[in-house]
Amino acid sequence: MQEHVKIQQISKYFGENKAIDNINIDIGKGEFFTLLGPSGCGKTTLLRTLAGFYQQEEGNLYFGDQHMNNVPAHKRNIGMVFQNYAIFPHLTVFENVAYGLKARKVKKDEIKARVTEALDMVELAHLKDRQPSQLSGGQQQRVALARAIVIYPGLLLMDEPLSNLDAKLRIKMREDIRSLQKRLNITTIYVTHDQEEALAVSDRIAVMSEGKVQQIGRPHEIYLSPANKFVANFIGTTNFLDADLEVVDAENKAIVTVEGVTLGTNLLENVNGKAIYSIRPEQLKIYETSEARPALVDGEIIDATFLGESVVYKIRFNSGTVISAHEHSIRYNMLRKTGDRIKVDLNPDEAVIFDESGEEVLNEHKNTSIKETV
Ligand SMILES: Nc1ncnc2c1ncn2[C@@H]1O[C@H](COP(=O)(O)OP(=O)(O)OP(=O)(O)O)[C@@H](O)[C@H]1O
Repeated sequence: MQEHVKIQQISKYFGENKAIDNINIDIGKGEFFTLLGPSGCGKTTLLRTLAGFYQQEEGNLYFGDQHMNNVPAHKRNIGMVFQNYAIFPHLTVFENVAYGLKARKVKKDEIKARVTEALDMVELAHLKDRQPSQLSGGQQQRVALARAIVIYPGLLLMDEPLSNLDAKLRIKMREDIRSLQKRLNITTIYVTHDQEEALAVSDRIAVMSEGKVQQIGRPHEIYLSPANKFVANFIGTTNFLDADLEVVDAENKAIVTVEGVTLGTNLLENVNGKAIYSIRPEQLKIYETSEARPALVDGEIIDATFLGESVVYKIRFNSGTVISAHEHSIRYNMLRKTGDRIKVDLNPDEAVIFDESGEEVLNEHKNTSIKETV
């Protein structure tokens, strides 16, 4: 049975320090939900509060209709996987996975069947008699995963489960975790500080900073339509350019002036004055100086880094501003080099505009079609 998790206005203090601050999240049954943010933002504290290891000072937690505030950790029916595996070194793989079932007084025959089933799911059945010291890091993490799912938890909590694995294995394991989660349709809350991992595995992501949720959305929404400057900067890379906004009609149609060119845009609200124009390196388009289309910005390539699939350019505009732009390296004769003069299209259709305090002011209409088709 998978849970619908309702986190309502939860705050948790350590002394004076408010580690999580008024968190509201609704997580659907069977959803893969990720808490993403930099070190110290409160991800682990929130996860441990959900598990019942910490008691929040404010707010309510519900699993389905059940109020969980006073339910102790061992009665929450949660499976947990941690960064450091936390498997018992003196027990075999089979015994490690069987542990939670024995504690629940499940009958011997059923234990055998369920442990075998769980080990099959994580592709470890052939290693069931090994000791943990005879396993690789990835295999140990599979044992931890089998141990978490064997109890048929209503909720699976994972705290940086891939951090101790090397880069290639991390990608394989995250794919395996995602497909297992889908197969079992188990509500999962996953903690990571790795934005690529979060984008790859999640149905939805909550981006956190300083104990607060900055934005909740599906991976492409967070990437393409960040709610504020923090999110734009934390997820992927982006260029922030100083801009000026001038609203020109009652529908909040505005012109934005950036690097000396004026571009049209639609604003959510009537905001005039200083703004921040955020555009990702791959959203910029580079042209030869002979290109005649309007609203291009003149610049010079000051650095070119060839990465195989793409080339990363550093471009200095005539104003002195330096930006980063990516181009696919499809054709040999398209590669640009340091010192080349070029023109750049700032691509207002893809840009996000923030007011001076860093909140998004752009009308989100541009992403509507994406939300419906992805
Ligand atoms: N047991 C504790 N006692 C006191 N302060 C704590 C405790 N645990 C966490 N904190 C503080 O609460 C804040 C949030 O910490 P938390 O571990 O939840 O962050 P995190 O986002 O999981 O970071 P990381 O990715 O580094 O694990 C930090 O300021 C941290 O110092």
